Amino acid sequence: MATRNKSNVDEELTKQFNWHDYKRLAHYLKPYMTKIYLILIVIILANVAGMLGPYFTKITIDTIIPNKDYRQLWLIGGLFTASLFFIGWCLRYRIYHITELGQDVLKDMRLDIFQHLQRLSFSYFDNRPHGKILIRVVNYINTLSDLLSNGLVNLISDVFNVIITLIFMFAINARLTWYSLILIPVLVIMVWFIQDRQRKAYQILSNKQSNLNAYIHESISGIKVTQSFAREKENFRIFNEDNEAYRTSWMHAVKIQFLLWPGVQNIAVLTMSLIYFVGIRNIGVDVSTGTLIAFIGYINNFWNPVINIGNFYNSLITATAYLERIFETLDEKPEIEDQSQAKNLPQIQGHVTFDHVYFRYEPGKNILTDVNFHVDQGQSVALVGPTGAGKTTIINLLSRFYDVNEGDVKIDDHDVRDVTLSSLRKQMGVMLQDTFIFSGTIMDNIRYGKLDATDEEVVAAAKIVRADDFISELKDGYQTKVEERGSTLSAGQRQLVAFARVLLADPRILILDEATSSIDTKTEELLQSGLLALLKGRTSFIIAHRLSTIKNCDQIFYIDGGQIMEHGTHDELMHQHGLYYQLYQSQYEMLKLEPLEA
Ligand SMILES: Nc1ncnc2c1ncn2[C@@H]1O[C@H](COP(=O)(O)OP(=O)(O)OP(=O)(O)O)[C@@H](O)[C@H]1O
Repeated sequence: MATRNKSNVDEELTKQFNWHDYKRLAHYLKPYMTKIYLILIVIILANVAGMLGPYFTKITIDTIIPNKDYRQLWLIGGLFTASLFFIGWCLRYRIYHITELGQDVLKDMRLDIFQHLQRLSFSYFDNRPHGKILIRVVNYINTLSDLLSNGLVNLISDVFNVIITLIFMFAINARLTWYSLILIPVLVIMVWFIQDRQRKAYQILSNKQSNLNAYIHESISGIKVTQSFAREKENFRIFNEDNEAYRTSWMHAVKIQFLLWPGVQNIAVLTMSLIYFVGIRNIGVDVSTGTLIAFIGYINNFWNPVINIGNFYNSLITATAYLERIFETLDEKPEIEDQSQAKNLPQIQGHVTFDHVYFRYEPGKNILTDVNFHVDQGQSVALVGPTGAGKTTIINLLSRFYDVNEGDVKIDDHDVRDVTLSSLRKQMGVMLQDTFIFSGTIMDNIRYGKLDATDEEVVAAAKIVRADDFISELKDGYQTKVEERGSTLSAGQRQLVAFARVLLADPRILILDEATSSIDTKTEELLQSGLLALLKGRTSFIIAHRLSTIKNCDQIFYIDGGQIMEHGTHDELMHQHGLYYQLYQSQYEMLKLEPLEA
């Protein structure tokens, strides 16, 4: 199980610097190789055209002007102008297509990470704040944008630029060229010195960024609780701390990052001075005036891309901190996966068996201990018992959201671990405690579990569970837009929509966790008849704290401490005068009603 994390706790930095991450990043470029080759050709052509300028200057100074050859001068001027237009076109082509390439790669990465997240098990999401997951899909991937678009454009272009410039330089004067390269080792040592410090600084920065994001996410999700407890000041204080930590780590990271740029600049200036010095001393020996002027042009052509390559390397190191997190998420193995031999679960009838089931979320702490039961096809079962008893855990095992530690969970004699997850879950209708409404229309929300359902089928399902009454009264009826989490609907209305959603999917096994808790007595009465229609012919598991809603179930399990303490029908359990009886009595005492004799 993954390490638990909180918004104010830094994530662990487990990975060593790893070139393999770059290989994986390069792998994302593979589908776009044709585009890359075309861009490369354009870059080479532009670089060659760019080299012509200083060369034209050299010819003009050394030959054309002394010979007063004006025809040649016009020709050179024309060629120079044409080369500038050509370079302009190449630049536009390069920028557009490399930006597109970068965005294509980011889109692919986002798709991969989103698809992977959807496969990860509950335990992954149990163990980390959602804000920390969110930041990986959005922000961290975005940080690569510059690297993959501008960075990559410039890198490819700059490497060619350096090579082509060196060829021209060696062709003109080999001695001056060697002098131009004399300080390169200093540059390499400097990069070496900075890289690890910079990577660590950015890892810390990414952690602080992640903490901040998690806290913002948590604060927005819990804003109603915050305001109702008037806790804004305290939340502001916590946020301020995270914010300050983020700022400090940012400043530390850029301080290291900015060491490189001035360093490279200084080396470039020193080299330039050296060339002037050596060049001027050797004028007339093996250096002509034209050669020296052309050389100074080439030196700029040489150092500008070298500075850019240095900056690219700098961004690469920065991106490493983010890249590691992205690949870490992609490498996270879903704890619950289809086994290699998993078969599709055939159309089920709905028999359910728990055979000596033990389960724990964390090592050493059993949540379920030796749970055994059998439920026949079409039976309704209620799970009742004190809070934290293990009721939700039982139904989570049934849908294989977690795997049992010992024992078996079987549906129609198929062990849930031997069948594919999608074929299993498609035949189950689960309504969890937290009724989730997605942003969209009410129609979309009901259709969520059966995308090909017609409008008529949606309305029919809503009618059965009595959701149609309130939906029809809304201004836009089924087309009424609802926000994420259904904040514009009442809790009862949200549950009715979720009921319709489950009914429409027509599952063989139905799981309703606290499903009726938010519905008022009047709605509850309406719902009971709808619920009966919903349960008809399906095996159903209902977790309810209000016992009035489950009195008619075929079996009632009283769960406590992760074990089934009592089971039977309502009447049988009332006659036992045991735990269920006491719970039932206490509910009526609470309502100040006379206890009903079973
Ligand atoms: N994801 C989790 N990680 C660790 N422990 C968990 C997790 N979910 C639940 N638990 C623990 O497992 C125990 C059983 O929880 P469960 O949700 O099954 O209880 P329940 O009977 O459904 O309670 P309630 O009626 O309050 O919903 C509790 O002690 C709970 O703290």
